[in-house]
Amino acid sequence: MPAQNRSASPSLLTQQLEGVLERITYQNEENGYTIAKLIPRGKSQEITVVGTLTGANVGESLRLQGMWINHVQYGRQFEVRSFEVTMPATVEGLRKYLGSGLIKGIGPVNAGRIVDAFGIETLEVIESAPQRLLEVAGIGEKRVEMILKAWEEQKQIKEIMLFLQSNGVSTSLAVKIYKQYGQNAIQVVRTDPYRLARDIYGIGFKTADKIARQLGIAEDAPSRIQAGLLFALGKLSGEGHCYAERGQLLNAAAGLLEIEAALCEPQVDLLVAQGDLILEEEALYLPPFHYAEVGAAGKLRRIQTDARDRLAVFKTINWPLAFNALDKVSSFQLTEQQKLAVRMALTEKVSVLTGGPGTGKSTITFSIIQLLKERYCSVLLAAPTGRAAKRLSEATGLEAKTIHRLLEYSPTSSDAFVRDQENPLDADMIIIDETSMVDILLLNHLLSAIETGSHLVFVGDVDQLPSVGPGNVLRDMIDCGEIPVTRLDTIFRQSEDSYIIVNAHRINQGEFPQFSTQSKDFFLFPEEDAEKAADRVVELTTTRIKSKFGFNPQTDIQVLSPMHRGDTGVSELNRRLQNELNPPSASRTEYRQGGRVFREGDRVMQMRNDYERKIFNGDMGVIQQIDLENQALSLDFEGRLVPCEYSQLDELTHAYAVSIHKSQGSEFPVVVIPILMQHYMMLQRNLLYTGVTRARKMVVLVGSKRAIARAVKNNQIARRNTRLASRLRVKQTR
Ligand SMILES: Nc1ncnc2c1ncn2[C@@H]1O[C@H](COP(=O)(O)OP(=O)(O)OP(=O)(O)O)[C@@H](O)[C@H]1O
Repeated sequence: MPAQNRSASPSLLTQQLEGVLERITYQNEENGYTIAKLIPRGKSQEITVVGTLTGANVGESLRLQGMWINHVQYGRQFEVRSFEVTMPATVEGLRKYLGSGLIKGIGPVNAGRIVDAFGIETLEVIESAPQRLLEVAGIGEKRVEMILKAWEEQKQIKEIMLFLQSNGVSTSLAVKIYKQYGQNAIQVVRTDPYRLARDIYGIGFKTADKIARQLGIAEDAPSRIQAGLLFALGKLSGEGHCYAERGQLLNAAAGLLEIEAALCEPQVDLLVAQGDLILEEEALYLPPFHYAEVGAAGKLRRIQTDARDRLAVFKTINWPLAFNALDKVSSFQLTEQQKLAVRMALTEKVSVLTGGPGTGKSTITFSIIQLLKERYCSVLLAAPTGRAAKRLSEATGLEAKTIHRLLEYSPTSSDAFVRDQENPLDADMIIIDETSMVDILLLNHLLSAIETGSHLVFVGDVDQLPSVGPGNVLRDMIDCGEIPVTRLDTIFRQSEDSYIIVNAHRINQGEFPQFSTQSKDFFLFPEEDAEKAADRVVELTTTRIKSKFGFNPQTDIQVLSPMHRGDTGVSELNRRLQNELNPPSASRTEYRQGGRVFREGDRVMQMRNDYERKIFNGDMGVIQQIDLENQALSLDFEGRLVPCEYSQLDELTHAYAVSIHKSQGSEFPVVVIPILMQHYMMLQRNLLYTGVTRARKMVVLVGSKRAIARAVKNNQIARRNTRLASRLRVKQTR
């Protein structure tokens, strides 16, 4: 509830109120703003309390400082200024407290039994004589162990919350802080609060900075400025840059720190002297990206120039004969351009194959593999994502892995990538698909594991959005002019009544897509107004496409939005689509965290790579089960069940609608895309192109022709700071 909605007539005196927290009606995860019900001591009627109540749990006794106000709509309520927690002091309070799901292993039933057995002494028993819990029916050794562990954790987390109170650290972030640093958490935060922003997903610089300031770190303290500079550069890397120009970084850091850029200048030099930043001709790099860029360029050149060639046999073969043999087993002949691409891959140590949908990339890959097989040469196939690897495998009939799996990535071992220069991949050729999604770090790891005699083929569509991570690897390899490239431009997959591929190519060439009444797979629903467009997207997705074409809204139709905010943004559409497609139901357990409700049956997407659970940024799944007692969810990722704790929920988002950026590398039978002038900043050709090419069977655009025209015309691809291309041009790489 936004503060401005409250019309208060505060009494001038701060008052004190004590009572038991009955229920949390709403809690904003980010700032802790809470609306809750409390029973004041000695009373039996609930009252409403509002304000920051981070860390307070249902059943606890609270001592609140604040004032009574009269809300125009909700009436009399107590507005909290500050609060203290005391442990529950009544049997009823204890029952609520323990039964609220606070302690893993104790649900409402067990809570009732425990409190029945020990009454007001309950917490004392858990704390000092936990073995007595065995006296309670239904509680065995295992559960006692679990309860004790959770109790201990809970105490630690509470301490962290108290320490960080009023810094906007929510319970789930406190849990993360505890998980990251264990018992030393408070010590770590006190020594270097900025570590929080570096180490913990979900804590940004602003939060860490607020904590630091409260701990007494001055506005112009070198440690603060240095942290700000490193964070600002990290943020630029998050936008795809490998480095920042000095001025660009100074401005970004000064904005973040709200100080003069001149104050940051000396700290840049210090960071360079300390080795925390690398300066190269006015470009400032975070060391891993510099290392990766220099490393990748050097390795690519070495592979190209090394005299060893595991496929030397192809230097002398009779190509017309080889292609004739290929034609015999195929229903069509390769074009001259396609033949050249096949030859290039087999005779050049490193080559690139790029083209839009249906131009023959898979066909060429398949032909290359055929020729390799005939000569008993070995080949390995990989792609950056699981989905892309699966598609590559289907297209070629051979096993294809994710690049991480190919390199035997294991996050727990000291060498994260088992495959490297000491232990390279043993193959005559390595083919990488969907290269546009490979970032500079992954490219460098991959190249480390390539023997100089092997051939490397990078396949992809350079007009797709570039990788999420830093770099513009495929474009740089093409632009440098040093690596042989085939650009496929003839479309083959084009049936009479299919407009998807034709229109994808039109968009890519800057032409307005065709909307024909003949079309059965490419539609526009004109709508200028955002609210109406949102209504239309919801209607199409939940009922209309199903009733007209039989596609299943739960599994076949994906809404892709250019934006996160607004009526047609990802967040709002997710909320509405969840309500329609998976509404509240007694048979489906749900769990509310902050403003979001996770419900069994929900479609979700993982937002960051988790190598332990083997789920990756962009992977989609379904919430199979929510276990309130054990505070865990079970997620179904394409048939594989993956556990998810409450504290990991901030890595998960609903996926009824996802951003076009996040949809990279995935395909869906039907995509529905809102596209409006409100999305002005995002109206870029490669964004629309990427969205449209995600569809296998149908594209439905909802929006204005003007917005489509603007996207199609806008080919100003946001520039990324990378030097891979220029390094590849220099014979002796730095
Ligand atoms: N020279 C050709 N003559 C006739 N048909 C062809 C030729 N080359 C490819 N095709 C056909 O065109 C279709 C598209 O080719 P392919 O799947 O290889 O393209 P692609 O670039 O991999 O597409 P996408 O990226 O969308 O998967 C296939 O059905 C293929 O059999």
